[in-house]
Amino acid sequence: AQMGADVVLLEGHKMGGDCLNFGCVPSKALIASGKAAQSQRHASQYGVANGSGAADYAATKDHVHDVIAQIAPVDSQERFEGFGINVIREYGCFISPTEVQAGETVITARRIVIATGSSPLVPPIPGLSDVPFETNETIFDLRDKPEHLLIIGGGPIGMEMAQAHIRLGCSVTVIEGAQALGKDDPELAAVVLDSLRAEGVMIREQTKAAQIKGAAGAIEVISETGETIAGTHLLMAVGRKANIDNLGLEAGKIKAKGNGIEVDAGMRTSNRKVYAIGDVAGGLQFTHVAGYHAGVIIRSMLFGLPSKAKVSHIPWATYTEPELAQVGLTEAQARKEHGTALEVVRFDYAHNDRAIAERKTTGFIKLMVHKGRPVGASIVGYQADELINLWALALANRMKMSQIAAMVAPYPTIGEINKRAAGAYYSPRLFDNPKVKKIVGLVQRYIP
Ligand SMILES: Cc1cc2nc3c(=O)[nH]c(=O)nc-3n(C[C@H](O)[C@H](O)[C@H](O)COP(=O)(O)OP(=O)(O)OC[C@H]3O[C@@H](n4cnc5c(N)ncnc54)[C@H](O)[C@@H]3O)c2cc1C
Ligand SMILES: NC(=O)c1ccc[n+]([C@@H]2O[C@H](COP(=O)([O-])OP(=O)(O)OC[C@H]3O[C@@H](n4cnc5c(N)ncnc54)[C@H](O)[C@@H]3O)[C@@H](O)[C@H]2O)c1
Repeated sequence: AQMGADVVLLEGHKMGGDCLNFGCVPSKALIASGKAAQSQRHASQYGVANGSGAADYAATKDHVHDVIAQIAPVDSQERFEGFGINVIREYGCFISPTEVQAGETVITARRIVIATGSSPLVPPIPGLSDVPFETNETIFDLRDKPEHLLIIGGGPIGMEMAQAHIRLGCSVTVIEGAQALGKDDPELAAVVLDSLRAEGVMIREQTKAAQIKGAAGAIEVISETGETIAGTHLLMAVGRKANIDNLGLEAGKIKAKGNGIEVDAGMRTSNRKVYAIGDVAGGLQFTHVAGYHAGVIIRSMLFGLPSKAKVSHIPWATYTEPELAQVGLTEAQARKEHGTALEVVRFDYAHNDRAIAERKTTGFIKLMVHKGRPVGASIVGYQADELINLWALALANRMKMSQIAAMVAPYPTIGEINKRAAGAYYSPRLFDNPKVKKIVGLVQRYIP
């Protein structure tokens, strides 16, 4: 709209979508409550008396909703109408390849974008439909503190919510069918899982939930091997389902595929006039990916320029403490792709002076380097989510390690970890190299 296109925006539920209302924003706000409680309990390491860290669970939810309210104006109907967009608060449904019905209105458009997102996946586990359970759509409204929260699913939702809840005074058990945080490098994921276990979260891996029994306040999850795990509340966090039901995909001549809508590299569907972006496109499901997709299709929709979405430079982070972040290839992926030509360099937080001062020395960075360029970065530790930004820049622009090493970072910052990791790539080349020693020897002898 700001570039002069005529735009109609349909929203059937809340403006701002999942991220603002049921996802990123409330989860990060609740994590902040957990952090505040935890830092009280561990203040004595800084010479400050420990506090109880007692949390008022209902008040943490007030905080969550206040944070949502502060951000909401950015995504509001009024703001978008201010850009000249016709905002219709209805669900849309294709009635032909070029027409969408929203309530009483039928809209004909040259280009249509499907950005309907995803919903919590509720698998057909026997008994689940007979017990009360939470999802990301309800947990942020729950005001009575769960005494013992069972979480099925050890992905980012499960682990972020597990740590927030244990810090707010709940008992927490995570039931994970395979490996927790299984999309990340297992060596780094293990650091997060160890920290969560040390805080008291019970994490049961290789434990698939096969049956659920009980009633409000007394829930039992029975594993495939017949083991019973009991708690008072249940949170389902086993992945997402693309929002494609009731979209009239058939009438729109749009093909679905796997968990989403089939798209080509330019995010176009089988109907060339229609694009699908964000979670509904079934790829990486992050807000920054949805935003990136939007940029990709604006180029082709408004300017008619060729445009392709890539994934190799997309970072992600899990906001546990310590945080876990990734961009590009993991070590296992990079070894598969580059074999013996791959170099892996590491640097530990324990050698960063700021991390020592803040008592946040758990963690490390691992860089995957091929022919002098980073092809992947994995970081676990304090502010890993912030540190990954530099590597996201490096990968997006195919930068060389020498360009990172040329950067001067202020001392003492956590960010020096990035520079030191780049330095670790050059150290053996400089310090263990007989040629370098010979040249320095000659220069020392002959230069006055
Ligand atoms: C608990 C949780 C925490 C998360 N944390 C993070 C995080 O920290 N960082 C991160 O990057 N990602 C995070 N995510 C993922 C992130 O929320 C999603 O990737 C992101 O919201 C996807 O954006 P989207 O625009 O594709 O869809 P959505 O944000 O889901 O928006 C889709 C919108 O379309 C509307 N809609 C659906 N069908 C129709 C229809 N037929 N007509 C009209 N409107 C319709 C919906 O009501 C919704 O408002 C988290 C997700 C969850 C659940
Ligand atoms: N920090 C972030 O950016 C962030 C935070 C939360 C969510 N998200 C997004 O939301 C998506 C969904 O998150 P999620 O954690 O729900 O999904 P996920 O797919 O990442 O993890 C779900 C986990 O549930 C397990 N599981 C499935 N069925 C099971 C069963 N019957 N018993 C036990 N375990 C079972 C799976 O093995 C998997 O590890 C993420 O992939 C991510 O894209 C991002």
